[in-house]
Amino acid sequence: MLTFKKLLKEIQKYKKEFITAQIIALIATIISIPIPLLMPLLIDEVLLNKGGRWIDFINFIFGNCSAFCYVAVTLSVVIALRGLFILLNVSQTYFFEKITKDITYKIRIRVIEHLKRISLNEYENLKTGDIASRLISDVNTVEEFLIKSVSKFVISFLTLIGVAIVLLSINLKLGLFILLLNPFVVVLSGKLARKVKKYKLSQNKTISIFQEALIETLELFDQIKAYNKESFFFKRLFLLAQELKEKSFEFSYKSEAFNKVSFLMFLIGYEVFRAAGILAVAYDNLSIGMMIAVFSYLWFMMTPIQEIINIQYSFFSAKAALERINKLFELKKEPIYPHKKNPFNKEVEIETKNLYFKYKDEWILEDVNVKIEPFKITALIGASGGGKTTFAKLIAGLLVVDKGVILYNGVSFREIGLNEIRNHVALILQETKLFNDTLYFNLTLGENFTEKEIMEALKKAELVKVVEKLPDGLDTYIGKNGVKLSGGERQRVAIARALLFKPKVVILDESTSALDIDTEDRVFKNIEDFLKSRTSIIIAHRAETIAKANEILMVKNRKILKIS
Ligand SMILES: Nc1ncnc2c1ncn2[C@@H]1O[C@H](COP(=O)(O)OP(=O)(O)OP(=O)(O)O)[C@@H](O)[C@H]1O
Repeated sequence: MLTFKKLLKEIQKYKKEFITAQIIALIATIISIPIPLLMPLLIDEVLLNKGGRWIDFINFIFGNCSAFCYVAVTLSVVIALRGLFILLNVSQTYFFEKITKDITYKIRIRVIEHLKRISLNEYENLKTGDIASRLISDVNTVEEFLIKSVSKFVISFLTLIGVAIVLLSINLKLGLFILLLNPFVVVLSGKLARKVKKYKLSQNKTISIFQEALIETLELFDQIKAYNKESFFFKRLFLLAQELKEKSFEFSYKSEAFNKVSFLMFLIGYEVFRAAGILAVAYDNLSIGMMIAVFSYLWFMMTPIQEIINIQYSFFSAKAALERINKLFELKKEPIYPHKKNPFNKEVEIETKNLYFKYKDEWILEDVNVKIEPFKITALIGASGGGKTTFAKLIAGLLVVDKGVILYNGVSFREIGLNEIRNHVALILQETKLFNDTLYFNLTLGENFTEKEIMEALKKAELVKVVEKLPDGLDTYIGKNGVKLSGGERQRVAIARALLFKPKVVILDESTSALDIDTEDRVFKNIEDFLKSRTSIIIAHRAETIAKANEILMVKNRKILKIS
Protein backbone atom coordinates (compact mmCIF):
# COMPACT_ATOMS: atom_id res chain seq x y z
CA MET A 1 0.00 0.00 0.00
CA LEU A 2 1.20 3.51 -0.79
CA THR A 3 1.08 6.07 1.99
CA PHE A 4 2.41 9.58 2.36
CA LYS A 5 4.85 8.20 4.92
CA LYS A 6 6.23 5.80 2.34
CA LEU A 7 6.50 8.57 -0.23
CA LEU A 8 8.46 10.62 2.27
CA LYS A 9 10.80 7.69 2.85
CA GLU A 10 11.20 7.43 -0.91
CA ILE A 11 12.17 11.10 -1.11
CA GLN A 12 14.78 10.51 1.60
CA LYS A 13 16.54 8.12 -0.76
CA TYR A 14 17.47 11.10 -2.94
CA LYS A 15 19.38 12.81 -0.13
CA LYS A 16 22.12 14.28 -2.35
CA GLU A 17 19.79 15.79 -4.95
CA PHE A 18 17.35 16.85 -2.27
CA ILE A 19 19.95 18.67 -0.18
CA THR A 20 21.49 20.33 -3.27
CA ALA A 21 18.05 21.53 -4.32
CA GLN A 22 17.28 22.81 -0.82
CA ILE A 23 20.58 24.74 -0.68
CA ILE A 24 19.80 26.30 -4.06
CA ALA A 25 16.30 27.13 -2.76
CA LEU A 26 17.81 28.75 0.32
CA ILE A 27 20.21 30.90 -1.75
CA ALA A 28 17.36 31.84 -4.10
CA THR A 29 15.24 32.91 -1.14
CA ILE A 30 18.03 34.99 0.40
CA ILE A 31 18.53 36.71 -2.94
CA SER A 32 14.85 37.44 -3.41
CA ILE A 33 14.11 38.88 0.05
CA PRO A 34 15.81 42.31 -0.36
CA ILE A 35 14.35 42.89 -3.85
CA PRO A 36 11.10 44.67 -2.72
CA LEU A 37 13.13 46.80 -0.28
CA LEU A 38 15.68 48.38 -2.63
CA MET A 39 13.55 50.77 -4.73
CA PRO A 40 11.50 52.08 -1.75
CA LEU A 41 14.83 52.81 0.00
CA LEU A 42 15.48 55.42 -2.69
CA ILE A 43 12.25 57.25 -1.75
CA ASP A 44 13.54 57.96 1.74
CA GLU A 45 17.23 58.22 1.01
CA VAL A 46 17.13 60.13 -2.32
CA LEU A 47 13.70 61.76 -2.87
CA LEU A 48 13.15 62.79 0.76
CA ASN A 49 16.86 63.60 1.11
CA LYS A 50 17.21 61.59 4.32
CA GLY A 51 20.37 59.84 3.21
CA GLY A 52 21.13 56.33 4.46
CA ARG A 53 23.18 53.17 4.26
CA TRP A 54 22.15 52.16 0.74
CA ILE A 55 23.26 55.39 -0.96
CA ASP A 56 26.34 55.50 1.27
CA PHE A 57 27.18 52.07 -0.09
CA ILE A 58 26.65 53.23 -3.70
CA ASN A 59 28.82 56.32 -3.08
CA PHE A 60 31.49 54.08 -1.58
CA ILE A 61 31.62 51.92 -4.70
CA PHE A 62 31.10 54.50 -7.46
CA GLY A 63 32.23 57.76 -5.81
CA ASN A 64 29.75 60.62 -5.28
CA CYS A 65 26.64 59.82 -7.33
CA SER A 66 23.68 61.80 -8.74
CA ALA A 67 20.01 60.80 -8.24
CA PHE A 68 20.07 59.28 -11.74
CA CYS A 69 23.11 57.21 -10.80
CA TYR A 70 21.43 55.95 -7.55
CA VAL A 71 18.33 54.89 -9.51
CA ALA A 72 20.36 53.30 -12.34
CA VAL A 73 22.57 51.34 -9.92
CA THR A 74 19.58 50.22 -7.81
CA LEU A 75 17.65 49.21 -10.94
CA SER A 76 20.62 47.20 -12.22
CA VAL A 77 20.99 45.46 -8.86
CA VAL A 78 17.26 44.62 -8.74
CA ILE A 79 17.29 43.27 -12.30
CA ALA A 80 20.44 41.24 -11.60
CA LEU A 81 18.95 39.80 -8.39
CA ARG A 82 15.68 38.92 -10.13
CA GLY A 83 17.60 37.25 -12.98
CA LEU A 84 19.74 35.27 -10.56
CA PHE A 85 16.64 34.29 -8.58
CA ILE A 86 14.98 32.87 -11.71
CA LEU A 87 18.17 31.02 -12.68
CA LEU A 88 18.43 29.40 -9.25
CA ASN A 89 14.74 28.59 -9.32
CA VAL A 90 15.10 26.79 -12.64
CA SER A 91 18.04 24.75 -11.37
CA GLN A 92 16.22 23.76 -8.17
CA THR A 93 13.20 22.76 -10.32
CA TYR A 94 15.55 20.51 -12.31
CA PHE A 95 16.53 18.56 -9.19
CA PHE A 96 13.04 18.43 -7.72
CA GLU A 97 11.47 17.31 -11.00
CA LYS A 98 14.12 14.62 -11.30
CA ILE A 99 13.24 13.29 -7.84
CA THR A 100 9.46 13.42 -8.27
CA LYS A 101 9.46 11.99 -11.80
CA ASP A 102 11.61 9.14 -10.53
CA ILE A 103 9.23 8.47 -7.64
CA THR A 104 6.12 8.50 -9.83
CA TYR A 105 7.90 6.21 -12.28
CA LYS A 106 8.50 3.83 -9.37
CA ILE A 107 4.84 4.03 -8.35
CA ARG A 108 3.81 3.07 -11.89
CA ILE A 109 6.33 0.22 -11.98
CA ARG A 110 5.08 -1.06 -8.60
CA VAL A 111 1.48 -1.07 -9.83
CA ILE A 112 2.47 -2.77 -13.09
CA GLU A 113 4.55 -5.34 -11.15
CA HIS A 114 1.51 -6.04 -8.99
CA LEU A 115 -0.75 -6.37 -12.02
CA LYS A 116 1.74 -8.82 -13.54
CA ARG A 117 1.27 -11.08 -10.55
CA ILE A 118 -2.48 -10.91 -10.01
CA SER A 119 -4.43 -14.10 -10.34
CA LEU A 120 -6.20 -14.88 -13.61
CA ASN A 121 -9.44 -14.96 -11.66
CA GLU A 122 -8.99 -11.29 -10.63
CA TYR A 123 -7.79 -10.36 -14.11
CA GLU A 124 -11.01 -11.61 -15.69
CA ASN A 125 -13.00 -9.11 -13.62
CA LEU A 126 -10.72 -6.15 -14.32
CA LYS A 127 -11.75 -3.03 -16.15
CA THR A 128 -8.86 -1.91 -18.31
CA GLY A 129 -10.04 1.70 -18.63
CA ASP A 130 -10.26 2.02 -14.88
CA ILE A 131 -6.72 0.76 -14.45
CA ALA A 132 -5.47 3.06 -17.21
CA SER A 133 -7.00 6.09 -15.52
CA ARG A 134 -5.52 5.14 -12.14
CA LEU A 135 -2.11 4.65 -13.67
CA ILE A 136 -2.25 7.88 -15.61
CA SER A 137 -4.35 10.60 -13.99
CA ASP A 138 -4.16 9.43 -10.37
CA VAL A 139 -0.40 8.98 -10.47
CA ASN A 140 -0.15 12.43 -12.07
CA THR A 141 -2.17 13.91 -9.21
CA VAL A 142 0.20 12.37 -6.68
CA GLU A 143 3.14 13.67 -8.69
CA GLU A 144 1.70 17.17 -8.73
CA PHE A 145 1.42 17.07 -4.97
CA LEU A 146 4.97 15.81 -4.57
CA ILE A 147 6.34 18.62 -6.73
CA LYS A 148 4.34 21.20 -4.84
CA SER A 149 5.20 19.87 -1.44
CA VAL A 150 8.89 19.07 -1.86
CA SER A 151 9.91 22.01 -4.00
CA LYS A 152 7.44 24.82 -3.48
CA PHE A 153 6.77 24.32 0.21
CA VAL A 154 10.38 24.82 1.27
CA ILE A 155 10.92 27.92 -0.82
CA SER A 156 7.55 29.39 0.19
CA PHE A 157 8.20 28.72 3.84
CA LEU A 158 11.70 30.21 3.71
CA THR A 159 10.43 33.28 1.85
CA LEU A 160 7.78 33.84 4.51
CA ILE A 161 10.39 33.59 7.28
CA GLY A 162 12.66 36.06 5.45
CA VAL A 163 9.80 38.49 4.85
CA ALA A 164 8.80 38.17 8.51
CA ILE A 165 12.29 39.17 9.64
CA VAL A 166 12.34 42.17 7.27
CA LEU A 167 8.81 43.30 8.24
CA LEU A 168 9.59 43.06 11.96
CA SER A 169 12.77 45.07 11.53
CA ILE A 170 10.96 47.75 9.50
CA ASN A 171 8.25 48.25 12.13
CA LEU A 172 7.71 45.85 15.02
CA LYS A 173 4.01 46.62 15.66
CA LEU A 174 3.00 46.62 11.99
CA GLY A 175 5.09 43.52 11.33
CA LEU A 176 3.49 41.62 14.24
CA PHE A 177 0.01 42.69 13.14
CA ILE A 178 0.58 41.38 9.61
CA LEU A 179 2.31 38.18 10.69
CA LEU A 180 -0.24 37.25 13.36
CA LEU A 181 -3.24 37.78 11.11
CA ASN A 182 -1.88 35.97 8.09
CA PRO A 183 -2.06 32.41 9.53
CA PHE A 184 -5.83 32.86 9.97
CA VAL A 185 -6.15 33.47 6.25
CA VAL A 186 -4.24 30.26 5.56
CA VAL A 187 -6.25 28.17 8.07
CA LEU A 188 -9.59 29.51 6.82
CA SER A 189 -8.77 28.71 3.22
CA GLY A 190 -7.49 25.27 4.26
CA LYS A 191 -11.00 24.42 5.43
CA LEU A 192 -12.28 25.14 1.93
CA ALA A 193 -9.58 22.94 0.45
CA ARG A 194 -11.06 19.83 2.02
CA LYS A 195 -14.26 20.32 0.05
CA VAL A 196 -12.40 19.88 -3.25
CA LYS A 197 -11.59 16.23 -2.52
CA LYS A 198 -15.18 15.11 -3.07
CA TYR A 199 -15.36 16.70 -6.51
CA LYS A 200 -11.98 15.39 -7.56
CA LEU A 201 -13.03 11.85 -6.60
CA SER A 202 -16.23 12.01 -8.57
CA GLN A 203 -14.44 13.51 -11.58
CA ASN A 204 -11.85 10.70 -11.57
CA LYS A 205 -14.56 8.07 -11.26
CA THR A 206 -16.37 9.49 -14.27
CA ILE A 207 -13.12 9.59 -16.27
CA SER A 208 -12.55 5.91 -15.64
CA ILE A 209 -16.14 4.91 -16.52
CA PHE A 210 -15.90 6.93 -19.75
CA GLN A 211 -12.51 5.43 -20.58
CA GLU A 212 -13.79 1.90 -19.91
CA ALA A 213 -16.84 2.39 -22.16
CA LEU A 214 -14.72 3.96 -24.89
CA ILE A 215 -12.21 1.09 -24.91
CA GLU A 216 -14.98 -1.53 -24.89
CA THR A 217 -16.85 0.18 -27.73
CA LEU A 218 -13.70 0.39 -29.85
CA GLU A 219 -12.65 -3.17 -29.05
CA LEU A 220 -16.05 -4.62 -29.93
CA PHE A 221 -16.60 -2.26 -32.86
CA ASP A 222 -17.10 -5.11 -35.34
CA GLN A 223 -19.73 -6.75 -33.09
CA ILE A 224 -21.50 -3.43 -32.63
CA LYS A 225 -21.60 -2.87 -36.40
CA ALA A 226 -22.70 -6.44 -37.06
CA TYR A 227 -25.70 -6.04 -34.76
CA ASN A 228 -26.43 -2.50 -35.97
CA LYS A 229 -26.03 -1.22 -32.43
CA GLU A 230 -23.93 1.86 -33.19
CA SER A 231 -26.62 4.23 -31.99
CA PHE A 232 -27.03 2.40 -28.66
CA PHE A 233 -23.33 2.14 -27.83
CA PHE A 234 -22.34 5.56 -29.14
CA LYS A 235 -25.30 7.15 -27.36
CA ARG A 236 -23.91 5.62 -24.17
CA LEU A 237 -20.56 7.21 -24.96
CA PHE A 238 -22.19 10.59 -25.66
CA LEU A 239 -24.02 10.40 -22.33
CA LEU A 240 -20.85 9.48 -20.48
CA ALA A 241 -18.96 12.27 -22.24
CA GLN A 242 -21.66 14.65 -21.11
CA GLU A 243 -21.44 13.38 -17.54
CA LEU A 244 -17.68 13.78 -17.68
CA LYS A 245 -18.15 17.34 -18.92
CA GLU A 246 -20.50 18.08 -16.02
CA LYS A 247 -18.29 16.50 -13.35
CA SER A 248 -15.13 18.15 -14.71
CA PHE A 249 -16.98 21.44 -14.87
CA GLU A 250 -18.15 21.00 -11.29
CA PHE A 251 -14.65 20.15 -10.09
CA SER A 252 -12.84 22.87 -12.04
CA TYR A 253 -15.42 25.53 -11.29
CA LYS A 254 -15.75 24.71 -7.60
CA SER A 255 -12.04 24.26 -6.96
CA GLU A 256 -11.47 27.54 -8.82
CA ALA A 257 -14.23 29.14 -6.72
CA PHE A 258 -12.72 27.90 -3.46
CA ASN A 259 -9.31 29.08 -4.67
CA LYS A 260 -10.71 32.49 -5.49
CA VAL A 261 -12.51 32.80 -2.14
CA SER A 262 -9.30 32.06 -0.29
CA PHE A 263 -7.55 34.60 -2.52
CA LEU A 264 -10.27 37.10 -1.63
CA MET A 265 -9.41 36.53 2.01
CA PHE A 266 -5.83 37.37 1.18
CA LEU A 267 -6.90 40.52 -0.67
CA ILE A 268 -9.05 41.66 2.26
CA GLY A 269 -6.07 41.11 4.52
CA TYR A 270 -3.89 43.01 2.03
CA GLU A 271 -6.13 46.07 2.13
CA VAL A 272 -6.36 45.93 5.94
CA PHE A 273 -2.55 45.75 6.16
CA ARG A 274 -2.16 48.66 3.73
CA ALA A 275 -4.48 50.73 5.87
CA ALA A 276 -2.43 49.75 8.92
CA GLY A 277 0.72 50.86 7.04
CA ILE A 278 -0.72 54.32 6.41
CA LEU A 279 -1.74 54.54 10.07
CA ALA A 280 1.80 53.57 11.07
CA VAL A 281 3.11 56.54 9.01
CA ALA A 282 0.49 58.86 10.54
CA TYR A 283 0.82 57.78 14.19
CA ASP A 284 4.13 55.94 14.41
CA ASN A 285 7.52 56.77 12.98
CA LEU A 286 7.25 54.69 9.80
CA SER A 287 8.75 56.50 6.79
CA ILE A 288 6.92 56.78 3.46
CA GLY A 289 9.63 54.78 1.72
CA MET A 290 9.31 51.95 4.27
CA MET A 291 5.51 52.06 3.97
CA ILE A 292 5.84 51.45 0.24
CA ALA A 293 8.36 48.67 1.00
CA VAL A 294 5.74 47.07 3.29
CA PHE A 295 3.18 47.32 0.46
CA SER A 296 5.65 45.58 -1.84
CA TYR A 297 6.27 42.86 0.74
CA LEU A 298 2.53 42.28 1.13
CA TRP A 299 2.37 41.58 -2.58
CA PHE A 300 5.58 39.61 -2.43
CA MET A 301 4.09 37.38 0.27
CA MET A 302 1.13 36.52 -1.94
CA THR A 303 2.93 33.85 -4.01
CA PRO A 304 4.31 31.83 -1.07
CA ILE A 305 0.99 32.05 0.79
CA GLN A 306 -0.91 30.94 -2.31
CA GLU A 307 1.60 28.11 -2.81
CA ILE A 308 1.06 26.92 0.75
CA ILE A 309 -2.72 27.07 0.29
CA ASN A 310 -2.36 25.15 -3.00
CA ILE A 311 -0.34 22.47 -1.26
CA GLN A 312 -3.35 21.87 0.97
CA TYR A 313 -5.67 21.57 -2.07
CA SER A 314 -3.22 19.35 -3.79
CA PHE A 315 -2.81 17.21 -0.64
CA PHE A 316 -6.52 16.36 -0.55
CA SER A 317 -6.58 15.52 -4.26
CA ALA A 318 -3.44 13.39 -3.85
CA LYS A 319 -4.97 11.60 -0.86
CA ALA A 320 -8.00 10.64 -2.96
CA ALA A 321 -5.72 9.56 -5.81
CA LEU A 322 -3.58 7.43 -3.48
CA GLU A 323 -6.71 5.69 -2.18
CA ARG A 324 -7.66 4.81 -5.75
CA ILE A 325 -4.16 3.59 -6.61
CA ASN A 326 -4.14 1.49 -3.43
CA LYS A 327 -7.31 -0.27 -4.59
CA LEU A 328 -5.13 -1.82 -7.29
CA PHE A 329 -2.82 -3.24 -4.65
CA GLU A 330 -5.84 -4.91 -3.08
CA LEU A 331 -6.27 -7.10 -6.17
CA LYS A 332 -5.49 -10.64 -5.16
CA LYS A 333 -2.08 -11.89 -6.21
CA GLU A 334 -1.45 -15.34 -7.49
CA PRO A 335 0.14 -17.48 -4.78
CA ILE A 336 3.85 -18.03 -5.23
CA TYR A 337 5.05 -21.61 -5.02
CA PRO A 338 8.82 -21.86 -5.27
CA HIS A 339 10.16 -24.24 -7.88
CA LYS A 340 11.55 -27.16 -5.89
CA LYS A 341 11.00 -30.19 -8.10
CA ASN A 342 10.79 -30.75 -11.84
CA PRO A 343 8.57 -33.68 -12.83
CA PHE A 344 8.55 -32.62 -16.50
CA ASN A 345 11.79 -34.32 -17.52
CA LYS A 346 9.76 -37.30 -18.76
CA GLU A 347 6.22 -37.84 -20.01
CA VAL A 348 3.67 -36.71 -17.46
CA GLU A 349 0.89 -38.46 -15.61
CA ILE A 350 -1.55 -36.02 -14.11
CA GLU A 351 -3.60 -36.90 -11.08
CA THR A 352 -6.04 -34.81 -9.08
CA LYS A 353 -6.88 -35.68 -5.49
CA ASN A 354 -9.95 -34.23 -3.73
CA LEU A 355 -9.82 -31.21 -6.02
CA TYR A 356 -12.26 -28.39 -5.20
CA PHE A 357 -12.59 -25.07 -7.03
CA LYS A 358 -14.94 -22.09 -6.87
CA TYR A 359 -14.84 -18.66 -8.57
CA LYS A 360 -16.80 -16.78 -5.95
CA ASP A 361 -19.15 -18.62 -3.61
CA GLU A 362 -20.39 -21.38 -5.84
CA TRP A 363 -18.36 -24.56 -6.21
CA ILE A 364 -17.62 -25.34 -9.86
CA LEU A 365 -15.69 -28.55 -9.19
CA GLU A 366 -16.04 -30.72 -6.08
CA ASP A 367 -13.96 -33.63 -4.91
CA VAL A 368 -12.51 -34.40 -8.33
CA ASN A 369 -10.27 -37.48 -8.37
CA VAL A 370 -8.99 -38.36 -11.83
CA LYS A 371 -5.88 -39.69 -13.50
CA ILE A 372 -4.80 -38.57 -16.96
CA GLU A 373 -2.15 -40.76 -18.49
CA PRO A 374 0.53 -39.91 -21.06
CA PHE A 375 0.75 -41.48 -24.55
CA LYS A 376 -3.00 -41.25 -24.85
CA ILE A 377 -5.57 -38.72 -25.97
CA THR A 378 -8.09 -38.06 -23.21
CA ALA A 379 -11.35 -36.35 -24.10
CA LEU A 380 -13.13 -34.21 -21.54
CA ILE A 381 -16.79 -33.81 -22.26
CA GLY A 382 -19.87 -32.52 -20.50
CA ALA A 383 -22.58 -29.92 -20.58
CA SER A 384 -21.77 -26.33 -21.41
CA GLY A 385 -20.85 -24.40 -18.28
CA GLY A 386 -20.01 -27.64 -16.44
CA GLY A 387 -16.43 -26.62 -15.66
CA LYS A 388 -14.32 -28.17 -18.44
CA THR A 389 -12.37 -24.99 -19.24
CA THR A 390 -12.00 -24.33 -15.54
CA PHE A 391 -10.48 -27.79 -15.08
CA ALA A 392 -8.15 -27.17 -18.04
CA LYS A 393 -7.01 -23.86 -16.53
CA LEU A 394 -6.33 -25.58 -13.21
CA ILE A 395 -4.20 -28.22 -14.96
CA ALA A 396 -2.38 -25.49 -16.91
CA GLY A 397 -1.51 -23.61 -13.70
CA LEU A 398 -3.63 -20.62 -14.67
CA LEU A 399 -6.00 -21.08 -11.74
CA VAL A 400 -5.26 -22.51 -8.31
CA VAL A 401 -7.36 -25.12 -6.52
CA ASP A 402 -9.22 -24.10 -3.36
CA LYS A 403 -8.77 -27.52 -1.82
CA GLY A 404 -7.01 -30.72 -2.80
CA VAL A 405 -4.03 -31.17 -5.05
CA ILE A 406 -2.96 -31.67 -8.65
CA LEU A 407 -0.01 -34.02 -9.03
CA TYR A 408 2.29 -34.13 -12.05
CA ASN A 409 4.15 -37.46 -11.97
CA GLY A 410 3.27 -37.58 -8.29
CA VAL A 411 4.65 -34.09 -7.51
CA SER A 412 2.24 -31.50 -6.17
CA PHE A 413 1.87 -28.23 -8.07
CA ARG A 414 2.88 -26.52 -4.81
CA GLU A 415 6.37 -28.01 -5.17
CA ILE A 416 6.67 -27.26 -8.87
CA GLY A 417 5.58 -23.63 -9.10
CA LEU A 418 2.92 -22.23 -11.41
CA ASN A 419 5.38 -20.65 -13.86
CA GLU A 420 7.15 -23.95 -14.33
CA ILE A 421 3.81 -25.72 -14.94
CA ARG A 422 2.89 -23.13 -17.57
CA ASN A 423 6.23 -23.73 -19.27
CA HIS A 424 5.28 -27.36 -19.85
CA VAL A 425 1.50 -27.29 -20.25
CA ALA A 426 0.01 -25.65 -23.35
CA LEU A 427 -3.65 -24.72 -23.18
CA ILE A 428 -5.14 -23.82 -26.54
CA LEU A 429 -8.51 -22.15 -26.15
CA GLN A 430 -11.37 -21.90 -28.60
CA GLU A 431 -11.00 -18.13 -28.81
CA THR A 432 -7.44 -17.71 -29.95
CA LYS A 433 -6.17 -14.30 -28.96
CA LEU A 434 -3.33 -13.18 -31.19
CA PHE A 435 -0.96 -10.22 -30.97
CA ASN A 436 -1.15 -7.28 -33.35
CA ASP A 437 2.17 -8.31 -34.88
CA THR A 438 3.52 -10.54 -37.64
CA LEU A 439 2.38 -14.12 -38.11
CA TYR A 440 6.00 -15.13 -37.43
CA PHE A 441 5.96 -13.42 -34.03
CA ASN A 442 2.61 -14.99 -33.18
CA LEU A 443 4.04 -18.42 -33.92
CA THR A 444 7.36 -18.02 -32.13
CA LEU A 445 6.54 -15.41 -29.44
CA GLY A 446 10.09 -14.13 -29.86
CA GLU A 447 11.79 -17.53 -29.34
CA ASN A 448 14.26 -18.96 -31.88
CA PHE A 449 13.18 -21.86 -34.05
CA THR A 450 14.78 -23.22 -37.21
CA GLU A 451 13.13 -22.71 -40.58
CA LYS A 452 12.63 -26.48 -40.77
CA GLU A 453 10.80 -26.56 -37.44
CA ILE A 454 8.54 -23.70 -38.49
CA MET A 455 7.76 -25.28 -41.88
CA GLU A 456 6.93 -28.57 -40.19
CA ALA A 457 4.59 -26.90 -37.70
CA LEU A 458 2.88 -24.98 -40.51
CA LYS A 459 2.45 -28.16 -42.52
CA LYS A 460 0.96 -30.10 -39.60
CA ALA A 461 -1.41 -27.27 -38.72
CA GLU A 462 -2.51 -27.05 -42.39
CA LEU A 463 -1.27 -23.47 -42.61
CA VAL A 464 1.12 -23.64 -45.58
CA LYS A 465 -1.48 -22.48 -48.12
CA VAL A 466 -2.68 -19.77 -45.74
CA VAL A 467 0.86 -18.37 -45.41
CA GLU A 468 1.37 -18.50 -49.19
CA LYS A 469 -1.72 -16.38 -49.70
CA LEU A 470 -0.59 -13.67 -47.25
CA PRO A 471 1.07 -10.65 -48.96
CA ASP A 472 4.28 -10.87 -46.93
CA GLY A 473 4.07 -14.53 -45.95
CA LEU A 474 5.13 -15.09 -42.34
CA ASP A 475 6.10 -11.41 -42.07
CA THR A 476 2.53 -10.25 -42.63
CA TYR A 477 1.05 -8.19 -39.85
CA ILE A 478 -2.17 -9.94 -38.88
CA GLY A 479 -3.98 -6.99 -37.27
CA LYS A 480 -5.61 -6.44 -33.92
CA ASN A 481 -6.49 -9.83 -32.36
CA GLY A 482 -5.41 -11.39 -35.68
CA VAL A 483 -8.43 -10.02 -37.58
CA LYS A 484 -6.75 -10.58 -40.93
CA LEU A 485 -7.04 -14.34 -40.32
CA SER A 486 -10.23 -16.35 -40.15
CA GLY A 487 -11.34 -17.95 -36.86
CA GLY A 488 -10.22 -21.39 -38.08
CA GLU A 489 -6.86 -19.98 -39.25
CA ARG A 490 -6.30 -18.38 -35.88
CA GLN A 491 -7.02 -21.70 -34.17
CA ARG A 492 -4.48 -23.39 -36.43
CA VAL A 493 -1.87 -20.71 -35.61
CA ALA A 494 -2.34 -21.61 -31.93
CA ILE A 495 -1.91 -25.31 -32.73
CA ALA A 496 1.24 -24.59 -34.79
CA ARG A 497 2.62 -22.60 -31.87
CA ALA A 498 2.02 -25.55 -29.52
CA LEU A 499 3.77 -27.86 -32.01
CA LEU A 500 6.80 -25.55 -32.02
CA PHE A 501 7.02 -25.23 -28.24
CA LYS A 502 6.69 -29.01 -27.71
CA PRO A 503 5.01 -28.91 -24.30
CA LYS A 504 4.79 -32.05 -22.19
CA VAL A 505 1.04 -31.59 -21.80
CA VAL A 506 -1.33 -30.25 -24.47
CA ILE A 507 -4.92 -29.27 -23.81
CA LEU A 508 -7.03 -28.49 -26.86
CA ASP A 509 -10.12 -26.71 -25.52
CA GLU A 510 -12.52 -26.62 -28.44
CA SER A 511 -9.51 -25.47 -30.37
CA THR A 512 -10.55 -27.01 -33.67
CA SER A 513 -14.21 -26.03 -33.35
CA ALA A 514 -13.98 -23.46 -36.13
CA LEU A 515 -12.54 -25.95 -38.64
CA ASP A 516 -14.65 -27.85 -41.13
CA ILE A 517 -14.73 -31.60 -40.48
CA ASP A 518 -12.28 -32.36 -43.33
CA THR A 519 -9.66 -29.84 -42.20
CA GLU A 520 -10.09 -30.91 -38.58
CA ASP A 521 -9.56 -34.53 -39.66
CA ARG A 522 -6.41 -33.67 -41.57
CA VAL A 523 -5.02 -31.59 -38.69
CA PHE A 524 -5.72 -34.39 -36.20
CA LYS A 525 -4.07 -36.95 -38.48
CA ASN A 526 -1.03 -34.66 -38.84
CA ILE A 527 -0.68 -34.13 -35.11
CA GLU A 528 -1.71 -37.57 -33.90
CA ASP A 529 1.90 -38.65 -33.27
CA PHE A 530 2.56 -35.37 -31.49
CA LEU A 531 -0.51 -35.84 -29.26
CA LYS A 532 0.21 -39.49 -28.54
CA SER A 533 3.80 -38.86 -27.59
CA ARG A 534 2.81 -36.74 -24.58
CA THR A 535 -0.20 -36.11 -22.31
CA SER A 536 -3.05 -34.77 -24.41
CA ILE A 537 -6.48 -33.64 -23.38
CA ILE A 538 -9.14 -32.55 -25.84
CA ILE A 539 -12.25 -30.75 -24.74
CA ALA A 540 -14.95 -31.01 -27.35
CA HIS A 541 -18.66 -31.21 -28.04
CA ARG A 542 -18.47 -32.66 -31.58
CA ALA A 543 -18.81 -36.47 -31.69
CA GLU A 544 -16.23 -36.63 -34.53
CA THR A 545 -13.66 -34.91 -32.34
CA ILE A 546 -14.43 -37.00 -29.25
CA ALA A 547 -14.07 -40.16 -31.37
CA LYS A 548 -10.36 -39.37 -31.80
CA ALA A 549 -9.73 -39.91 -28.07
CA ASN A 550 -8.56 -43.09 -26.32
CA GLU A 551 -10.19 -42.24 -23.00
CA ILE A 552 -13.23 -40.19 -22.11
CA LEU A 553 -13.81 -38.19 -18.94
CA MET A 554 -17.11 -36.47 -18.28
CA VAL A 555 -17.85 -33.44 -16.14
CA LYS A 556 -21.17 -33.92 -14.38
CA ASN A 557 -22.63 -32.32 -11.27
CA ARG A 558 -19.29 -30.73 -10.37
CA LYS A 559 -17.53 -34.11 -10.49
CA ILE A 560 -15.43 -35.70 -13.23
CA LEU A 561 -16.16 -39.33 -14.07
CA LYS A 562 -14.32 -41.74 -16.27
CA ILE A 563 -16.63 -43.08 -19.01
CA SER A 564 -14.31 -45.25 -21.07
N1 LIG B 1 -13.91 -15.88 -14.32
C1 LIG B 1 -15.04 -16.40 -13.89
N2 LIG B 1 -15.68 -15.83 -12.85
C2 LIG B 1 -16.84 -16.34 -12.39
N3 LIG B 1 -17.43 -17.44 -12.91
C3 LIG B 1 -16.85 -18.04 -13.96
C4 LIG B 1 -15.63 -17.55 -14.51
N4 LIG B 1 -15.28 -18.33 -15.55
C5 LIG B 1 -16.23 -19.28 -15.65
N5 LIG B 1 -17.17 -19.11 -14.71
C6 LIG B 1 -18.34 -19.96 -14.46
O1 LIG B 1 -17.88 -21.25 -14.17
C7 LIG B 1 -18.71 -22.24 -14.76
C8 LIG B 1 -17.85 -23.20 -15.57
O2 LIG B 1 -17.32 -22.52 -16.70
P1 LIG B 1 -16.39 -23.25 -17.74
O3 LIG B 1 -15.99 -22.25 -18.76
O4 LIG B 1 -15.33 -23.97 -17.03
O5 LIG B 1 -17.40 -24.30 -18.37
P2 LIG B 1 -17.22 -25.24 -19.66
O6 LIG B 1 -17.64 -26.60 -19.25
O7 LIG B 1 -15.86 -25.09 -20.21
O8 LIG B 1 -18.27 -24.58 -20.65
P3 LIG B 1 -18.31 -24.58 -22.26
O9 LIG B 1 -18.49 -25.99 -22.70
O10 LIG B 1 -19.51 -23.76 -22.56
O11 LIG B 1 -17.03 -23.97 -22.72
C9 LIG B 1 -19.74 -21.48 -15.57
O12 LIG B 1 -20.93 -21.44 -14.82
C10 LIG B 1 -19.16 -20.10 -15.71
O13 LIG B 1 -20.19 -19.15 -15.74
